[in-house]
Formats: sequence, structure tokens, C-alpha cells
Amino acid sequence: MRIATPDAAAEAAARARLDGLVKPLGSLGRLEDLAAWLSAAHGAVPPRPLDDVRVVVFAGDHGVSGMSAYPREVTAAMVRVFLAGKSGVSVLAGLAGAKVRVLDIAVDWDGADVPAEVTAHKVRRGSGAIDVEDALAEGEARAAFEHGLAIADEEIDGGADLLVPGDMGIGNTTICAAVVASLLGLLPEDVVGTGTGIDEDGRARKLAVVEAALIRAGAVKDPFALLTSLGSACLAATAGFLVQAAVRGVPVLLDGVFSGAAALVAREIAPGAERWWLAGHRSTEPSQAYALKALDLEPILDLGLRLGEGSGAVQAVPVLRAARAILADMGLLADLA
Ligand SMILES: O=C(O)c1ccc[n+]([C@@H]2O[C@H](COP(=O)([O-])O)[C@@H](O)[C@H]2O)c1
Ligand SMILES: Cc1cc2nc[nH]c2cc1C
Repeated sequence: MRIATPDAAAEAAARARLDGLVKPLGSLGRLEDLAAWLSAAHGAVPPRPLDDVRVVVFAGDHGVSGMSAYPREVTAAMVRVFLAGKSGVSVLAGLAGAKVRVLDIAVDWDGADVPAEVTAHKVRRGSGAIDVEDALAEGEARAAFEHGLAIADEEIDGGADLLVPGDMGIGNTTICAAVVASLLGLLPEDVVGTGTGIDEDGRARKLAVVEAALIRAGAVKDPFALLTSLGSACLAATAGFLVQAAVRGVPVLLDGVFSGAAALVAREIAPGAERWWLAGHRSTEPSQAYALKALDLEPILDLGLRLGEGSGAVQAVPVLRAARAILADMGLLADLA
């Protein structure tokens, strides 16, 4: 698996041009860093316009129950909402001119009446309850990862300039907490948040489940073993999606909790892949903050969001377009009369 290399010469050329633009040196702050980053990713100054932005929502259920403020049936119901274009990310992606594709990777339903393309990458129904059993069976983590590679290829071959991973899964924040704690050697207390909005009793139950899961799993070094023990098919597929974007040299805007955990695992599988990812926004969940810190990624936006779906990342798309526009359209100090 060969990760593409961002173009250092294009980055240097972008920095030189930014310094020569008609403004005080450095006065466009983070926009300048993003402009240089995007130039390196596209190997061009200015970078290409971000005309084709694609969100892929990975949907799946979990064996752990009672860890969320909402019942697991919401996951399947939300698949229909995405298909109807009525989800939060559908609306916000629409504003950013981005397309949304939802995929049932591991929803616990038969999905008989949704279009076949929605279930084309299905791995299983739900996953094991991580406090008492492995999330996945032998071979499923790798199979799901390979689905993620294929999904990224489909989007990139279809013309994507920028990819956004989204997630939908009641219980997602519990498994993300377990995976992030295991990878970074953290305590349940550090990483367990309130997810969809659980109360103190709910959080106490969630802490106990994450603690039991971490004890059951023990020290896991191999990322696929970690996905099998504590992860999910969606997490493995999202990791594959992130790795393949880096292999193909296509930039990614990460979203919230699920993106953070998947990105940490993906970096274990493919070190260097993180050079192709930006953090779109900061979630309120603590595991995401730890994941982003470990990945050395600074979120573009901080709006107090905790919806998931890719909803935070798509709102950073106009910021990236702004970063490109300054390089493309601003005048030069040298031309001042
Ligand atoms: O990404 C986030 O910031 C985020 C924070 C809390 C919840 N979510 C979404 O809510 C679901 C998981 O929450 P929970 O409480 O069921 O673990 C899942 O569908 C996520 O997309 C997402
Ligand atoms: C309604 C609803 C929508 C969501 N989108 C992502 N996670 C979600 C959780 C719930 C409960």
C-alpha cells in the first residue's frame, strides 16, 4: 500500500505566492496554511476548484445497547432519511454543493426495500457486544476495510476532488471511546462522553462497558485485531476509505468522533496517510479531541456540534474554497501603484 506524497514544491510555491499577495504578511492566518496544504495535495498553485465534494455515510449498528439516548432502530430509520435528502448532513452538504451517499455497512435490518446500491457493501448485521465478545468475526475487519478501499475508488473514479467520511450508528461513540482508549493508552474516564445526550446514569453504564471491553480485549497491537475486538465493520470500512484516499492522493475532510477513531486506526495501518487529511471541525466528544491531538490535526471549525453524519466537515468546505480563492484571485503587493 503506497501512500501518495503531497507535492512539497507546490507547497513552497504557494507559500511564496501567499507572501506576495496584496495584504500584510501572514494576515490571512489559517487560510494561508490551508491554501498551502491544498496546493501540496493538488500539486498545483492555485489548487483546482473543489467542485466535486462527496460525503459517504457509513451506517451500522452495535451489539452494545443502552449506551445511547436513542434506540438502535434509529440507525435503520435514518438510512431512509438520508435517502430522502432530509438528514442534517443532506441539508448542510446541499449548501456546500456536496453530494451525500449513504451505505448500509452493518445496519441490523434486512434492508429489503432500499435500493440495492445502498446495501452493495454490506458486511454484516450489527456487531458483537464489545464488553463480552469480539465486535467482528475472523476476516471481517479486513473484508470491511477492503470495502472501504473500493468505496473510495468508486468516488475518486467518479471525479471526487475532496472526500468526507460520515457516520450513522446508534452506539458509535461507545466503540470509538474503546478504540481510542486502547490505541492511545487512555482511561475510559478520559474518552467517554455523553454521545447523543445520555444522563449521568447512562454515562456510568457507558464507562463500565468501555472498561469491561478494554479489559476483555487486553493489549492489542495489530490494527485489524483491534477492529475485530473493539471496532465495527463501519469503522474498518471508514479506515479503508481514508487509506485509499491517501493512496490516490485525494484530500479528505474528517468529521467528528467516528472520523477521529477511524483515522487513528487508518494511520496505524498506513503511516503517512494522515498527510492527506484535514480535521473539518471539533466535536464536543472527548475521544475526538484525543484522536485529533494524536494525529496532530487542528480542527478548522469549532461550532459545538455533535451530530456526526459528516455534518461538521461539510461546513468547512467553504473555508477550503476560500483558501483556494485567495491564491487564485488576489492581486500582488508588487503591483501596488
Ligand atoms: O461525531 C460527533 O461529534 C458525534 C457525537 C455524538 C453523537 N454522534 C452521532 O450519534 C450517534 C452516536 O451516538 P451514541 O450516543 O448513540 O453513541 C452516531 O450516529 C453519531 O453519528 C456524533
Ligand atoms: C435522530 C438521529 C440522527 C442522527 N444522525 C447521526 N446520529 C444520529 C442520532 C439520532 C438519534
